[in-house]
Amino acid sequence: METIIKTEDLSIAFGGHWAVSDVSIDIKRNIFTSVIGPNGAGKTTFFNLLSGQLSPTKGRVFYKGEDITKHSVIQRTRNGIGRSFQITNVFPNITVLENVRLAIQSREQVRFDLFRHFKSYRQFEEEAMNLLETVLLAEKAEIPAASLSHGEKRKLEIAMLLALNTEVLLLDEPTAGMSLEEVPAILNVIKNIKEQEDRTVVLIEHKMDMVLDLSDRMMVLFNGELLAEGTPEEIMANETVQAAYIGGDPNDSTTT
Ligand SMILES: Nc1ncnc2c1ncn2[C@@H]1O[C@H](COP(=O)(O)OP(=O)(O)OP(=O)(O)O)[C@@H](O)[C@H]1O
Repeated sequence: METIIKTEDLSIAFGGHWAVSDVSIDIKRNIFTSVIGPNGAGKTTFFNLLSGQLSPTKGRVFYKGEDITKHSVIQRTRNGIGRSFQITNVFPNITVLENVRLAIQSREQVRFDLFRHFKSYRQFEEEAMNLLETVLLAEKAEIPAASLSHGEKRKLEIAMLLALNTEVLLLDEPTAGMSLEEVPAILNVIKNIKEQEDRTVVLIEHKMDMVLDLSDRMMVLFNGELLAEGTPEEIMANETVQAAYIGGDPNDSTTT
């Protein structure tokens, strides 16, 4: 199995506190990998190091064998690593469709000019509409993004991330802040993405039932360190993980 992202002793300290500490991991191509761990374990910081939002204090990040530790966010996105954030990040005053079209244009690096690029404009709109269908948001295409519910904004954000056409998708808690009724739709969207060829999804998620349903591999962070890595069965059976992380009420699938 081909490694798509590799980290070597990846570490970052904030004022003497190691938020991510010596994490060495191989993330395999087309293998759905989840990152779990309690609040403050370093999951989002780990994503920030993969996507280039943060530079490590020490250690390295490789993408398809190339050392990308010093690459910017933009370089990494162009090369194939896209990410979503825990906080929704859409343009509120334009329509849902326009949000996705802008993401497509940013991929294509087109400065939009209605007359010169009319053909591209139509193609982008069509592609944007298809993406909205993928995330089950097509019927909201013409309304301003500000009018969407929180769950719908997260779906829009996934469509915008898909529009970037990156091979790797880092999804940071796509269900954060959602009502229970909104979760199954997002789960279906993520399942659809998982089925697509040449898409490697890495997911941060607290909802254990969702993680177990989706994941081929799981990595557990605890106090910034990689506590365990393996299949969901291996992780659930791992006593160190149970002691450090799962603990609590075993019937509570949302335990963090
Ligand atoms: N920019 C920063 N400056 C200082 N400390 C930070 C910064 N970013 C993160 N931290 C600290 O690093 C640790 C890891 O935070 P991080 O957000 O990565 O955890 P997490 O596992 O994603 O948590 P959650 O599940 O709550 O989102 C925390 O102690 C946090 O306070």
